[in-house]
Amino acid sequence: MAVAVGVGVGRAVAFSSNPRCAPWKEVSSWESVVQVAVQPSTSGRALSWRVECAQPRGGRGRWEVCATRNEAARDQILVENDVGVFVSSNAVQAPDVEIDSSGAADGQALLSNFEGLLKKKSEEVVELNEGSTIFLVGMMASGKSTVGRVLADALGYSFFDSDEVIESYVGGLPVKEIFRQHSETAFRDLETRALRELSGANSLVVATGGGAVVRDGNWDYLRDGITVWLDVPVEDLARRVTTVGTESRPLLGGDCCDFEKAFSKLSKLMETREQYYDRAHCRLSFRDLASRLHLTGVDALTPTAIAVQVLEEITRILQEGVYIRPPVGY
Ligand SMILES: Nc1ncnc2c1ncn2[C@@H]1O[C@H](COP(=O)(O)OP(=O)(O)O)[C@@H](O)[C@H]1O
Ligand SMILES: O=C(O)C1=C[C@@H](OP(=O)(O)O)[C@@H](O)[C@H](O)C1
Repeated sequence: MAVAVGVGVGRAVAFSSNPRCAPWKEVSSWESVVQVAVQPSTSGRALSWRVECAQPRGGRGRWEVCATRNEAARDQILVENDVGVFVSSNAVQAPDVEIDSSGAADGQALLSNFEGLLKKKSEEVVELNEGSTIFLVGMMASGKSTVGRVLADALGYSFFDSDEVIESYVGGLPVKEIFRQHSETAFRDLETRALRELSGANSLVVATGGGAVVRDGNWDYLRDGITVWLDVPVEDLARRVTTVGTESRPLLGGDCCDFEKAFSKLSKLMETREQYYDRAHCRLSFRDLASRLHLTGVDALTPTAIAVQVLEEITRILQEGVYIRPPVGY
């Protein structure tokens, strides 16, 4: 299926060319639909495009091209004066597009625009947020630490990984050793202490441990800040932990590096935990996000793209009053 996104001055209109799909809604800004970089597959003037998205460029209301979903049904894209125009939605042959390589075709420039979006969004959040801490919650390997670092850096907040804080309480003993030499309960008590201490500070981004949400009492601390659930499909989590190994994740059993085993353990954990993650102020569904952006899978979402989306959600939460900052001294 091909999807095209039109351009206009002052607003962007996105629609699907597939009659079986509901038309896309009008969007107030291009940023709502665009998250990843254009990837030209060759360089030079004649380009075969593998266009999966677009980037805002330049001034207000002037937005750049546009999207096709897959290689087999690429749209023809023209680029004129840095403004992309979709031409047709059902071209089966991938056309080589004559393009001015000094213009919109420069993937690196588009990537840096994307970084620019992160900057812009984080400035908005800093302005709105008054320093409330952002707690990322979600399953192990959902990317809380990876995305948390990007977010903290963009916002100018301090980043903390609660597992590292816990380790610092016991002389740097690794999490798996705390589980082994002490117990999971001992680890959970330290986790509660870490959350209590972190919740007393401002302007932090905290990557919580995957199980932190389960203890009711921990929510007294998590609710001091804005909570965001990074909801990654279990098969992607299993793929990630199988790739990096489960050594540091005692709940998966240090010896388990097999996808099927990891998948089964993670699925069971997810079943019991989903209801707790769902208490967060917002849920960022990676599956939905990847599909909205016509990506092949959730791992095509870069940490920067995810961070931008988290910032959009936080803006919404703050503007809609979903999160109200607790009074000082509360
Ligand atoms: N957006 C992403 N795409 C692909 N891999 C990712 C992404 N985010 C994180 N990872 C990988 O997943 C693994 C777990 O990430 P991490 O940030 O440590 O998760 P968590 O803190 O939730 O346990 C790491 O190997 C990391 O490189
Ligand atoms: O899911 C869990 O219960 C755990 C997740 C881990 O953190 P990450 O989510 O950062 O991997 C760590 O706190 C500990 O191994 C327990």
